Amino acid sequence: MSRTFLKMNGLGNDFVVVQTLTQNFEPTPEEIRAIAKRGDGGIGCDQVIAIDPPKAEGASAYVRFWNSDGEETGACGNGTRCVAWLLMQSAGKTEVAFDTVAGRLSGVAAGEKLVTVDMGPPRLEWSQIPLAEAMDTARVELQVGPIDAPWVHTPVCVSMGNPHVVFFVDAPVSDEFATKTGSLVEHHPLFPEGVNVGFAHVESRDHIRLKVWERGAGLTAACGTGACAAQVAAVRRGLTDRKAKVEFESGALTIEWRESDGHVIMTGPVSMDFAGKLPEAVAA
Ligand SMILES: N[C@@H](CCC[C@H](N)C(=O)O)C(=O)O
Repeated sequence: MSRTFLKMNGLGNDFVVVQTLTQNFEPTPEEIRAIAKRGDGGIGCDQVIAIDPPKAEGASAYVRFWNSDGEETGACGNGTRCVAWLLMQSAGKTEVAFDTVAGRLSGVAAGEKLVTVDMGPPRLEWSQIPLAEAMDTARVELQVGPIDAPWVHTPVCVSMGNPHVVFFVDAPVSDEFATKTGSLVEHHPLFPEGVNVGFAHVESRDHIRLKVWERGAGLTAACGTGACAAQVAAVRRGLTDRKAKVEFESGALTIEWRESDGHVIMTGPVSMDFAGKLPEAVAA
């Protein structure tokens, strides 16, 4: 039996979304890689998302995320907005809650194909990132490049249900720089589970420019949890106010690290690209 998917994206960070209410989907890492491959029979995406039936009361679904390298991950911010939009559309509602391995998330409609999601509180302890050793996560002892003239240094670490390291840079970085530096840091021994690597340039107290080298997916057009992590990191360093625009070359998200409950609130667009059938090789 052939199975269906939806192709969606948030600011160009793109997803193959499989709704598993009526179809089984327990992919191996190899199958995820085949689906995510761009060209050569693959559909092509940064992440694969499965929307499963709920496991707990109060939730509309249980959601799983995989990177294009085949590994499962705990969180995906742009994907969370897409899932929230889909669930709201199918239920004819303007708010929704669903569970992930990293906890409960919720979303509300904020306009035409615009969604606000509550990404929960950031985790800031070194063991929660996780780091390999105890360290102040607001000033991590890490530098990349020559010892006497590092390219980047002393980042902030934040977990949004997935690990992020955020370097503050004097000017927006190029794709080449993000690729070279990000790929070195992604598998640094300080990060036993790998890490998503953000390069944040603070334009003003309410505006950050960001590029993210994603763990397991490489340089993507945008990273929602990366934007949340960059804003939390900037507030921790006293560089921005609680609410800021976090801008990628493909567009912007509004991120607020809410003072009242410490949750991170993200607002941004959702795009539906097309629907299709999974190739037989991965649909068996
Ligand atoms: N693109 C995502 C993040 C996807 C997961 C990440 N690469 C990881 O391994 O943690 C987003 O929008 O947050």
